[in-house]
Amino acid sequence: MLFGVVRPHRRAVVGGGLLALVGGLAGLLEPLAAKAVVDALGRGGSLWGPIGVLTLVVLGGAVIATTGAYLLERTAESVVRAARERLIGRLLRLRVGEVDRLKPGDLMSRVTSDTTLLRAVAGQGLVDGVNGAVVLLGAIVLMGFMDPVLLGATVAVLVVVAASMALVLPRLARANERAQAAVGDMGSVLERALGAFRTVKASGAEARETAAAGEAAGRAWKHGVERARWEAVSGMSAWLSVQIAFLVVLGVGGARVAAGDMPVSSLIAFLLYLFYLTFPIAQVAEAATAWQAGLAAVRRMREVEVLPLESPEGGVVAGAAASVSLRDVRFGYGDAPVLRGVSLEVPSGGMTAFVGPSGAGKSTVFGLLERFYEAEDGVVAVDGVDVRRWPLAELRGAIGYVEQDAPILAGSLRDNLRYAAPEADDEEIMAVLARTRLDGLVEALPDGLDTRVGHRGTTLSGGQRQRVAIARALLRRPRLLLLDEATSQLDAANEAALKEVVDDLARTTTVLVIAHRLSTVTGADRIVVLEAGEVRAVGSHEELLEVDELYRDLAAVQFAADRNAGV
Ligand SMILES: Nc1ncnc2c1ncn2[C@@H]1O[C@H](COP(=O)(O)OP(=O)(O)OP(=O)(O)O)[C@@H](O)[C@H]1O
Repeated sequence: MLFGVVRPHRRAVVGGGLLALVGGLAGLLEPLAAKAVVDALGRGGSLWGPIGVLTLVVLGGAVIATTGAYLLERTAESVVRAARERLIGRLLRLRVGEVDRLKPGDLMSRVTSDTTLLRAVAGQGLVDGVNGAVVLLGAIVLMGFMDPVLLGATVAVLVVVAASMALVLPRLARANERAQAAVGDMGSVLERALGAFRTVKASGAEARETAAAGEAAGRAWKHGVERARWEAVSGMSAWLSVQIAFLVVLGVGGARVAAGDMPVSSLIAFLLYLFYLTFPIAQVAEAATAWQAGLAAVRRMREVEVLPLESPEGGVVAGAAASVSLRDVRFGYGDAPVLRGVSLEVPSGGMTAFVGPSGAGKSTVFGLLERFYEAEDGVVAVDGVDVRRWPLAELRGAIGYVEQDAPILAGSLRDNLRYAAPEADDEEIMAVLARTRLDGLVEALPDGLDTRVGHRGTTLSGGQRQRVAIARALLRRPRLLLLDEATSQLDAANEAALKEVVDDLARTTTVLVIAHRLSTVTGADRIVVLEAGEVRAVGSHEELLEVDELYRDLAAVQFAADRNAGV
């Protein structure tokens, strides 16, 4: 998995690694060049040559080593970027159902925080690990030539230490993974609290949310400390291994020298080699711990990468009003059924209203039409074609969808209106604004269409937000318009105006409206009464008043409420 992340950059890694190596070797030449300068001084000969060589070696070595280090760090950044881009590319293509399940704050931390751990894996970490391992092996081979018995003693010590490292490393990986998971939890808590900022304040929940985020930060700390502990153990065992090997070699070698089995010079050389091993062993141990962190990150990123994606095929195709049909559609978000065999025919054009008690499944029908979710059984068809057969982008391109919460994205009002139709010009925008009775608002705003609307549409009222959402959907020239509770937040005058707009639209487009306020849909071509995931009745307002008891009740409650409110 880890090498898969680095593989596309292997050339830069090898190139950077070689440069770093050459730079290091140049360091070995420096004493020789310095010696040449001193010799030349002693001989009284010309100094230009040796000083030139020394300068070349020092400067050349520095430049080469620096270039190598830069290349490696650059590669590490590229690895991080590639991982981020891959994750970002997937995030917005995830299915709605998957994102329902996951926590956005945690998903974000995987893109922003986990990916940074890859930096240590790629680039310098990788090269240090490989270089350290090569030097280690080379030194061991040379030591073998010098004295196989002492090498045996050394290797025995190293094997014990390697075994203890093998025990430590998985724990290190686990601590890393838990620390990262805690960072993800912290993101989730903060995302939740910032997403409902006013509710948090109105509920006096600042201290509780702060404590919850603090608790996650505490867990991140705890696992971070655990990681530090295992890192200390792994560093210490690397250091200890050399010390123990040193003592063992001194003991065994001393005895062999005393017995006359080996010359003292060999023992000294062997000990020097052993000393020389300290650095590569530390390098390998450090690289191994960095890889554990990288591995934890890759695992968490992988969890996102294996989630199923939507395919973005198709484009917006203009056309006439669409027809809709549902045949015995069954669906549930979890085990509990939400739609229990809904059948419905909506011809092209006209207005169809959905009414029924809260939780009856009205919004769910819209979710299936947009293919945010797929029916478990039965067929949802637009223009007579099963939505599963439609190229997804084409299907969604044909539909204008106004959500219940009508979200506004931070940016200018113009950007918000053009969100679903980026190519719309100001003339089209103004025409749609006039239809949704927003033209007066835009004129009153200091910067007109360029006015910035904040995060979640602050600076706009609830009713304005909803009309902006409707205008946004209309700019797309939908063949099928889905309005979810679109009129619930409008005042009486605006509601009447919007009713006109919707009636007007229904002449050229198929309009489906979910309405709690029956007054807005009494003129609908057909009203579908949904109850507990089933279609109870379909008909006009007058027909339903006569035949359907639930509808009669809904109407009675609604109109009584309106009378009391003086509407
Ligand atoms: N994303 C979701 N995940 C899980 N359950 C959901 C989800 N959305 C809705 N439900 C459940 O499905 C059922 C139907 O919800 P739906 O939103 O379709 O009802 P509705 O008729 O539109 O209600 P309302 O009029 O209150 O908006 C409810 O019981 C709800 O709890």
